[in-house]
Amino acid sequence: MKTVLIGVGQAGGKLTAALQSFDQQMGFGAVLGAIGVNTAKTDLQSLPFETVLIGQDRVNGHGVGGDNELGAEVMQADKTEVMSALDGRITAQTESIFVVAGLGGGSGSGGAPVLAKALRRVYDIPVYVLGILPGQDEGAMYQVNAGRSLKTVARESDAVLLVDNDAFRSSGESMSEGFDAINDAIARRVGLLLAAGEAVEGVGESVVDSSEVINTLRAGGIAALGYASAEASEVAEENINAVMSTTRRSLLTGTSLPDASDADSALVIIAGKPDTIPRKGVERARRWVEDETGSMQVRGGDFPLESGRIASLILLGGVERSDRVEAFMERAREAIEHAATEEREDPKEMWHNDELDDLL
Ligand SMILES: Nc1nc2c(ncn2[C@@H]2O[C@H](COP(=O)(O)OP(=O)(O)OP(=O)(O)O)[C@@H](O)[C@H]2O)c(=O)[nH]1
Repeated sequence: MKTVLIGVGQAGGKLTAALQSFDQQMGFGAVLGAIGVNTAKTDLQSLPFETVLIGQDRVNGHGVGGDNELGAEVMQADKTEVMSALDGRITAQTESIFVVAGLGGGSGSGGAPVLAKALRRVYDIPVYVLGILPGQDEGAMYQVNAGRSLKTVARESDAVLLVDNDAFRSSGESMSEGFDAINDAIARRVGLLLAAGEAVEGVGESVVDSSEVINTLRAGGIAALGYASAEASEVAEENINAVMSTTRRSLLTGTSLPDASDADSALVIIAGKPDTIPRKGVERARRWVEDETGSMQVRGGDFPLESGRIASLILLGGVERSDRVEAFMERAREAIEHAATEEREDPKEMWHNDELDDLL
């Protein structure tokens, strides 16, 4: 899926740089271009692409200090500059735009929903948000910011691909020590997803196409991405177990949003050397994902890749009913103070919850 990336805020910029670098290293060519946007001048200086400093009249290049309402306001005021920087980068080839942001801070959390809304008004291609949830031990402000931002980006974008910082954290490491490793892990997964529909070698009916990614995300709301890989044999028949076990790990322990296995739709992509991918294994894995997610809309396809390993990449659409998202929204509400005792019968109701204000 040929994509243009817009990193908003510090986390958004760094993750965008990691995504672009992975795509270049692998020679995929799925990332057509990238820009970085921030209210903090120093965070933009190290980024290897064009950047736009917003909110100079309000914060003078010093960041918004976690105030995501201010982040939303300055993006609203300066969005024309951001849209101008995109001019000429979004061409007839571009199939999607990803706004990349940490949802717990100020600039990315507030800016991403405003920018997604503006982009959707101008472009016909899908506008997705790659959003990062704060880890559990980050403070109340981060949880509240992320709760409000998530609720708003889910409405203002075509879908939110959600990543929980806790999902990729190594034990004994502080959140900030682990950021580079977390960004690399996310970049590998999202980079493979973007490249999957771009495969030109071995094109056949079993090869996954970008339109299947778009269709899996079509219902909107929240999406998650799972990944696992294993050594492969040169003989396809001997890889049936590898395909099944990587698929189980990908969904049960390898997702960007832990415990989000209840989904409305899914796409199971098996990556590896084309003649080592067992058809029987791929079909069995697809049916297993159908059972696990409870979804009748599970697509499947191959991603031909010169590698001695087999990988299973699973895109899940419509995971807002999952325990993980519900637990996060609960955490955000508790941080707002009085909603902890509330009993909800239908988890979908949280999207209509008035105690967690929309940002826009
Ligand atoms: N995965 C990942 N998360 C990050 C990174 N840097 C910060 N975060 C997370 O992102 C949130 C903070 O967002 P930032 O992007 O730092 O903040 P900002 O959008 O620049 O906003 P202000 O600093 O308030 O102007 C926190 O939840 C951090 O844990 C990073 O490089 N990678």
